[in-house]
Amino acid sequence: MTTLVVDAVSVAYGKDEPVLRDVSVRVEPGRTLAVTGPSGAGKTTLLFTMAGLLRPRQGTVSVDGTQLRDRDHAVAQRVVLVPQDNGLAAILTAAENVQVALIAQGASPADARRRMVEAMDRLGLSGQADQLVEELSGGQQQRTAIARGLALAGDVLLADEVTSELDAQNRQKVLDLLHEEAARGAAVVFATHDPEAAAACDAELHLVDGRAELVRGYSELPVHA
Ligand SMILES: Nc1ncnc2c1ncn2[C@@H]1O[C@H](COP(=O)(O)OP(=O)(O)OP(=O)(O)O)[C@@H](O)[C@H]1O
Repeated sequence: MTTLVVDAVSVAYGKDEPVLRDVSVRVEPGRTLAVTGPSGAGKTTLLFTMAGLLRPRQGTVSVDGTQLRDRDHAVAQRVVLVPQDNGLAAILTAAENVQVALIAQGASPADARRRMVEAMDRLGLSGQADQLVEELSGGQQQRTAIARGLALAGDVLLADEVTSELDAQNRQKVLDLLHEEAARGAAVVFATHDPEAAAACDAELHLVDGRAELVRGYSELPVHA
């Protein structure tokens, strides 16, 4: 059970003015947190910071009390990111994209294959496993990236607008899967423009002009046993 804590974080690109200012939030195991806000508000920036890809100018991000140093450290702490642009290798098949990530994490080829098959099935992509990513539709690519994220079975799952290319049925399936990840104990963060999806999360952090407001918190929920 892993908790990720963002404490008084300010983040800037280069010498620019900070995009995020003094943002604090707890990402709790077994819970889903929606990150909302208008385009350009800093949702991706916050998720990248949580993933160890951006170093805060001020403040800290820590996982179970250990301050994150960089992306490699975050990976070792089992922080999984499903990026907005899917981050897939176009010249590999969907299955290879998932398996390579698992093998890089230390899985045996046989285990990687088994977990890939299971994850692709959960996303309804069994028929697409052996297709090159560049031959898949935008929505199929997005679901492949989610399958890869689920297969990695992280303790923290950061999902950046992962339903933007999906039809209503697949959108609901993905939202259900994110909640299933929380149900197995992961701390789940979901950046979204979708008010309904945000409302279905346990808590919501709203970003405006670089500032964050917790519009709904976990305190209104029953405490975990
Ligand atoms: N690599 C970068 N270099 C400089 N500025 C950047 C970079 N990436 C993002 N920004 C700026 O940071 C701000 C926040 O961008 P970010 O992508 O985090 O917003 P967002 O809320 O995820 O937007 P969207 O909903 O459109 O995806 C924007 O003003 C953007 O121009």
